[in-house]
Amino acid sequence: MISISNLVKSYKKKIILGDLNFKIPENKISFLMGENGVGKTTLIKCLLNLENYQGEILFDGNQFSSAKNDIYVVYDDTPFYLHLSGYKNITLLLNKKVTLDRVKEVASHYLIDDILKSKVKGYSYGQRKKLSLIIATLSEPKYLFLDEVSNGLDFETMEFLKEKLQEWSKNMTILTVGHQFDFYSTIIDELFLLKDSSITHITDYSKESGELSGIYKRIVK
Ligand SMILES: Nc1ncnc2c1ncn2[C@@H]1O[C@H](COP(=O)(O)OP(=O)(O)OP(=O)(O)O)[C@@H](O)[C@H]1O
Repeated sequence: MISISNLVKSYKKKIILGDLNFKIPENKISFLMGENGVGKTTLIKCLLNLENYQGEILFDGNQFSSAKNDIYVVYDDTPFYLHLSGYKNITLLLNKKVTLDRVKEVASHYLIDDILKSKVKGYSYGQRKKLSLIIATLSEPKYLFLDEVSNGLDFETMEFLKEKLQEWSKNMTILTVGHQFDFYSTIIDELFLLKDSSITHITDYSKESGELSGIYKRIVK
C-alpha cells in the first residue's frame, strides 16, 4: 500500500495538489482520472520523488529511498539511450540481472528480434512504449506506475497488456493514469478522480462499458 498524507504540491504559487490524503491499495489496479493539466503526472512525479512537495508518501511504511528499487514507471514517452539498440537499453535500464533467454521470451510478446537489435532512435512511438513494457515486465516491480500506457499501442498489444496487468496485480500495486477509458474500464479495481487539486475515491462504480466516461462527465465536467 502507498500512503499519501497531507500532500501539497505547487508550481510557483499555483497549488496543483492540495492536501491530498489517500491510500493506493496493495495488489490492485488503481486508476486515476482527471482533465488535462489537473495534476495526474505531477502526482506520479511526487511518488517518484522527482518533485519537491510537502507531506509524506510511504511505500508499505517505507520512505522512497528504501522503496525505489521496487518501483518502475512507464512514462508516455520513456527516455532511452537513442543511439543504442533495444537489447542494450534493456540491459542498461533493468535494475537486476536476467538471462538472455528470459529477455527474449518476454520481448517476443512485444517486438521482433530485428527491431530489438536496431537503434532505438529509429523506433516508432508505439515501439518505444513496447520497449518500456518489456523492461517493466522483466523488472517485476512491487509498485508499477503507468502514465498514459495505452497511448500508441496496437489493439493486440492492448489486449495482451490488459491480461498481464490483471495477472501482475495479484502481487503488484499498480497506479495507472490516462484518458482511454475503454482500455481501463474492465480491468481496474479502484477508481480515483482528481479535480480542483483534490482527490476523490469513487467506490460505487461498475465495470460496465461506458461507466467511466459517465462518471467523468457527471463529476469532472
Ligand atoms: N515543471 C513545471 N513548472 C510549472 N508548471 C508545471 C510544471 N509541470 C507541470 N506544470 C503544470 O501543472 C499542472 C499539472 O500538470 P500535469 O502534467 O500533472 O497534468 P496532467 O493531469 O498529467 O495532464 P494531462 O492529462 O494533460 O497529461 C499543469 O497546469 C501544468 O502546466
